[in-house]
Amino acid sequence: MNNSLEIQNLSKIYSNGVKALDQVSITIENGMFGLLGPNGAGKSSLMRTIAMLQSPDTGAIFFNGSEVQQKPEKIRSILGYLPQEFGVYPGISAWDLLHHMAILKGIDNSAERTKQINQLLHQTNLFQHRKKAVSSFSGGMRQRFGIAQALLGNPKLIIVDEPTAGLDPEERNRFLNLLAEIGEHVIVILSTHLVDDVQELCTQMAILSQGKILSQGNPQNLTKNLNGKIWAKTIEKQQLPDYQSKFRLISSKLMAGKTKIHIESEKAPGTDFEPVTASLEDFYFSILQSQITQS
Ligand SMILES: Nc1ncnc2c1ncn2[C@@H]1O[C@H](COP(=O)(O)OP(=O)(O)OP(=O)(O)O)[C@@H](O)[C@H]1O
Repeated sequence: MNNSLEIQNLSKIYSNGVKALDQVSITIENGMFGLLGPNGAGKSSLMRTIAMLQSPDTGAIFFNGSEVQQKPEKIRSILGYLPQEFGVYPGISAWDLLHHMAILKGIDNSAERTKQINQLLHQTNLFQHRKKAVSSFSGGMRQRFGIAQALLGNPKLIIVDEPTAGLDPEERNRFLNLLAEIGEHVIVILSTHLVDDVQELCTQMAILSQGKILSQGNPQNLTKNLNGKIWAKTIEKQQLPDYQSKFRLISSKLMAGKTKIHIESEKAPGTDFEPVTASLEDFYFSILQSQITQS
């Protein structure tokens, strides 16, 4: 079944005056959806609002046509959530903790509970560690455990908030492959500040910054808009301010002691620039740059 999550005009101002969400509207269907944005953009605020852990000041969320605010228990029954911070893991075994969480999720039938837990432990490659305390797990194992608990009860909507932070490359790959497998039949929203996470996995995405959606669509299509407009050059670090003031500089990276810059321009900015194929990272930085210029 195709599921749809419709987010309409969500806004949230915290009591300290921070505007974390500003008229956010997105429609999300089955598959992997990447919510990309810098630290403090409002990603966790949006994830927590969709998970019904906090309410927006204005706006509405619909899941398969029903407004979720009206029926919070309905969204909870179809939701799997992996928060950014899980807090302190208790010193009990992975199996026992999943068992406890399955009961909280309302999986009352004990045979069904055992079947699901065993299946999830296999799927997340944790079955051989099921008797170990979750508090003794490595970062990658914890995140996989986090996905196992989020998948209890076969959710149709899965939210994972910055799941790859702190994982080594191998663990990150394993974790992202697991998400991609799951994302085929349900909605998975992956919130991240890493462009690579979105580029590798997501069919749809949105860029959030300062509480606003700056752009949304298919990553490849969005990137195409910049084709023929990205120019690279290697410079000395001290030349950076000069290039910054003369051109629309969208990124700079230190490479083997030199600085590689990317400039956005309709035409070659000079003979010593080489044209490069636009990447999602170029698009992301270009969009963030436009927001800074406008504000
Ligand atoms: N409970 C709160 N009370 C006050 N301000 C908050 C609260 N939660 C978040 N904020 C502020 O709202 C803004 C958005 O925060 P949020 O955590 O949603 O962003 P984020 O994109 O998830 O960032 P990060 O990746 O750094 O967690 C930030 O300026 C943050 O300091």
